[in-house]
Amino acid sequence: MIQLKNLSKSYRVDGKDIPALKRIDLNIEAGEIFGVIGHSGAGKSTLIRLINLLERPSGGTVLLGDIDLTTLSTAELRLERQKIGMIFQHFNLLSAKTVANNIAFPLQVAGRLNKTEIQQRVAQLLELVGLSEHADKYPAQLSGGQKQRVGIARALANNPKLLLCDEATSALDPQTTQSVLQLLLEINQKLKLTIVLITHEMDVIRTVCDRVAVIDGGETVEMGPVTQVFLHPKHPTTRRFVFESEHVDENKQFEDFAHVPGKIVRLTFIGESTYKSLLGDMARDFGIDFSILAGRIERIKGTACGQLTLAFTGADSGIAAALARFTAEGIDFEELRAC
Ligand SMILES: Nc1ncnc2c1ncn2[C@@H]1O[C@H](COP(=O)(O)OP(=O)(O)OP(=O)(O)O)[C@@H](O)[C@H]1O
Repeated sequence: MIQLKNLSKSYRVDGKDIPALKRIDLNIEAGEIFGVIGHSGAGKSTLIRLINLLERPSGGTVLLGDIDLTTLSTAELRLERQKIGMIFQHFNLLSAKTVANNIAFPLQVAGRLNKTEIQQRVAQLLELVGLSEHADKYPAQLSGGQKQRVGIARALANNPKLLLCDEATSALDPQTTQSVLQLLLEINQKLKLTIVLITHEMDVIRTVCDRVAVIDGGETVEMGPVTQVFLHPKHPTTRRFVFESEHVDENKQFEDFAHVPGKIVRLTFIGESTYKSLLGDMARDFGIDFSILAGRIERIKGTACGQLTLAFTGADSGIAAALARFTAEGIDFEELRAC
């Protein structure tokens, strides 16, 4: 649905070109929720604003379907932009308009519907985001979560194919964040809407995204399915995001394990295997022992996942046979220390 090819953006500051994004290549599939995560200044906002050309790229192309947005005239771009909705961290609602009129606004600008049709569409959208009772209130009378729901309804008014979310939950408390994320999941499934979101919070990615790109210093440093990136982070920036979200200090953990004897292995379970009772059987069958050093079970976009760090003791041949059984059962393992 969206292809960013060799995309770059520099800002001119004090007569010098300062690069904000370098050689970004991304393909976003129709119907998926794609997350972009990065620390402050990594280039996330620049990236999302390049997708609807709120910022003009310094180089490269932005394809929406097979249309290269960078080649369009202002009028053509205005039409293509109607296929793209956007929501913002600070909601950007019109404070002098009611909820209903905020949502009606993009419909009036598009000029395709008459007054009655607009009223019907607004009522539909209010119901979708659960705000039917708040139609006549003003933004100042709403909570942050309700304001973001208005933002979502407004963004969906013209039936876009794509919704861009610029740190859409960063100003919300954790509970409200979850309810807004659930709404995004619901509209992604109900309306088959493609969603691109940027965030600095791993939890947001873990709750709703199918795939994620990690950006650092204006470059993509890691990209893939969320389960893959989350359970096997490779780049130091990704590792930092994952371990911070788990409240784990990776280096400190290794210091803690220093006095533990045995081969240290981290097992990763995804889906059904998370709940299998393999360890006890394996210890009995191969005459080995294990102690659990660290572990977690969680859900990544509805899929159960687990990781266990174990220290195995016993005969080398028994441990090797146990590891072979993990492979046969489709369970990933990573040897963290040989013995
Ligand atoms: N309009 C601008 N003029 C000059 N430099 C800019 C402009 N916008 C962004 N930058 C610079 O580009 C880089 C990327 O900024 P961007 O806002 O895209 O990062 P970000 O990852 O969204 O950060 P944050 O999470 O803090 O919003 C930063 O170094 C920033 O200072």
